Amino acid sequence: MLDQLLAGSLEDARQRRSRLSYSELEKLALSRTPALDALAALAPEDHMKVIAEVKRASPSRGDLASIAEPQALAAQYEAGGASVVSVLTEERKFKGSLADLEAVRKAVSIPVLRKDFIGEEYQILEARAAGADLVLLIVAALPQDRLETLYAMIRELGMTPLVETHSADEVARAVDLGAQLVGVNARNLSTFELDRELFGRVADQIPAGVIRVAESAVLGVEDVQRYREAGADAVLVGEALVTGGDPISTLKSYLSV
Ligand SMILES: O=P(O)(O)OC[C@@H](O)[C@@H](O)c1c[nH]c2ccccc12
Repeated sequence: MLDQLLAGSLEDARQRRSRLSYSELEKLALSRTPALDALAALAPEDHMKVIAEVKRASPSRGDLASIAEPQALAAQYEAGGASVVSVLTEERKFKGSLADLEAVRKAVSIPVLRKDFIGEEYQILEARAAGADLVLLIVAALPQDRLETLYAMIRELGMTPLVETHSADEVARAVDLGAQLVGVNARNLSTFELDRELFGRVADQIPAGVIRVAESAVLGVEDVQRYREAGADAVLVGEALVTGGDPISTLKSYLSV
């Protein structure tokens, strides 16, 4: 399934590239105001930090929320104390878009993450051109040499890679890249199964000084507590925030952990 998601995102990017060339996009990307410092925003503190996600749907959960105005939701996330806003830009299964990211960028002053299935340089330029400050890189999706190339490009554009892992082996590969921001996704992107204990099992493999993000499987404050006890500096939360009805108070409760 991960392979299909990546193939779909690459095909959609190829379509866009037939309308806007690599060099034209590069000019746009380089003309943006510099990316915000996401590592500073996520620097560990004495409470949990939250990456709050704009998420309409997912292949495992189906439709979650229609989110007609992603910018309004993102403004609530900022008001609730989120450190970063994550915007799903995958169109086919997550019903997101780069337009969502651009709208969110205009509405908030905290860093914004492009969450998609990234496999090519063109997609990284797109992220920067749309105003992204961080880009997700999924270790399981790519061979190490491609990860190295894309990781370096994200850094060169002044952005921060969030390197996503699903096992101790993948954490080792993320560390080899020099990742300063490592995510552990409880949801396996091939089987879609949740493994709530995964973060706790692999957190020790992430070196001191690297920011540890627990991704997925937060449905309530007790899940945030569990991740905190296991050593998470931040949690990435989608479903609970888009379906809960009151994202500001939900966020405040998570930030008290
Ligand atoms: O909605 P949840 O269970 O709170 O999960 C958020 C986030 O972790 C999830 O959307 C995610 C993590 N990694 C991804 C990679 C691609 C797409 C989506 C994701």
